[in-house]
Amino acid sequence: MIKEARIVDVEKVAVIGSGNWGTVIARMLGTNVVQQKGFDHEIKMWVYEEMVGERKLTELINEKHENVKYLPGVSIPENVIAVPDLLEAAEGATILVIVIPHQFVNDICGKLKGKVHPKAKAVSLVKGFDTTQSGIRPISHVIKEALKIPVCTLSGANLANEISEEKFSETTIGYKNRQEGELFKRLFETKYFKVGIVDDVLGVELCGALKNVIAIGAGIVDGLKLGDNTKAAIIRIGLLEMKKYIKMFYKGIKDETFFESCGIADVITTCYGGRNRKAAEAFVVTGKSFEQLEKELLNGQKLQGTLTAKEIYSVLQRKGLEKEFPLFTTVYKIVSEGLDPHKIVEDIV
Ligand SMILES: NC(=O)C1=CN([C@@H]2O[C@H](COP(=O)(O)OP(=O)(O)OC[C@H]3O[C@@H](n4cnc5c(N)ncnc54)[C@H](O)[C@@H]3O)[C@@H](O)[C@H]2O)C=CC1
Ligand SMILES: O=C(CO)COP(=O)(O)O
Repeated sequence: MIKEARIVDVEKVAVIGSGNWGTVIARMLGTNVVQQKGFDHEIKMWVYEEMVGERKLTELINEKHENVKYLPGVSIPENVIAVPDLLEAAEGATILVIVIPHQFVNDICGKLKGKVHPKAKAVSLVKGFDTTQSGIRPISHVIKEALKIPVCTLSGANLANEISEEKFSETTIGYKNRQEGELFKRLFETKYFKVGIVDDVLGVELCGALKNVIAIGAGIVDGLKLGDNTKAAIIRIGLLEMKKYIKMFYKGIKDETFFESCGIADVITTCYGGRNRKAAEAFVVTGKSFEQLEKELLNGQKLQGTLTAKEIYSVLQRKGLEKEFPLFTTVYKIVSEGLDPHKIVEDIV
């Protein structure tokens, strides 16, 4: 059991991940570590290396100070250094900001196992679950168990592109140790990115994972052109299922967490402006598979909601709870079993 906050005099930050959100976060932190006391000014950002045309993505980022693939047109401060080697990126870091698609977390944590700084602590920005043979686990548990370090979570109504334009938004950090929550608030907060902190690591994270399933439902409704009242119904029913699921399977979740940015606000923003919504709308309109649409619409970015819908459904099915979660069940069946999209309404009323 880790009790003491692992605060050190000068915190060194590594960002593990460099997708759309990862790059926006690295950009914000690159500015903040210079303005705030107590942080090393250099940030290493781990990049899953790939070729962009003839060039390596890391080389392009370090040369142009722009992530030309995942956040084109937005500059990144020069103190953010793109690194293709995971262990090199994490070396010496006392703060690991983990921001990768959920399906890769287990693998990445396995590679970091036993290799992180003794005072390291993590903050997970990942929205999703890890799948194991016996079920699913929260991502913060995966990180904590593999790396043996304390983990906070950050989640909110945070469409990355809007934040890269410095449009105002809120977010929520879940902490177990308040000092760590406050440290992360100092690290992340800017004039346009307001951080609320709550003593609820799991509540924050799980809202972020489950809202992606609701957003798929909203996208289906958009694809069917059913209008805003129907979408509002999906949002309302989705919120209730999200709360019911989290409270049913996890202890100590606070009711207030659902009213923070990570709760209701993230459901709303993702149901209107997210990638999951967009892909689900296209799924209904075009009849193409989500795999195909991910390739066509997202240029390497990853959908989290379709996988999460499957992961949640596997739990509901195993426990015979499908009827208690009609929206989650119907979304899964439309996405994965060829159920008629119109059932999104018929099966939940
Ligand atoms: N984009 C957004 O607006 C927001 C995203 N999030 C969450 O942040 C997490 C990360 O998402 P983004 O930064 O948006 O990523 P992304 O979806 O934009 O990009 C995918 C990333 O995965 C990397 N990747 C591909 N194959 C890989 C592999 N085998 N191993 C490791 N990495 C691999 C790619 O290089 C790329 O960096 C997700 O859980 C997402 O739900 C949270 C809030 C906002
Ligand atoms: O989590 C998000 C906004 O808070 C982004 O959602 P999408 O992955 O659907 O774009």
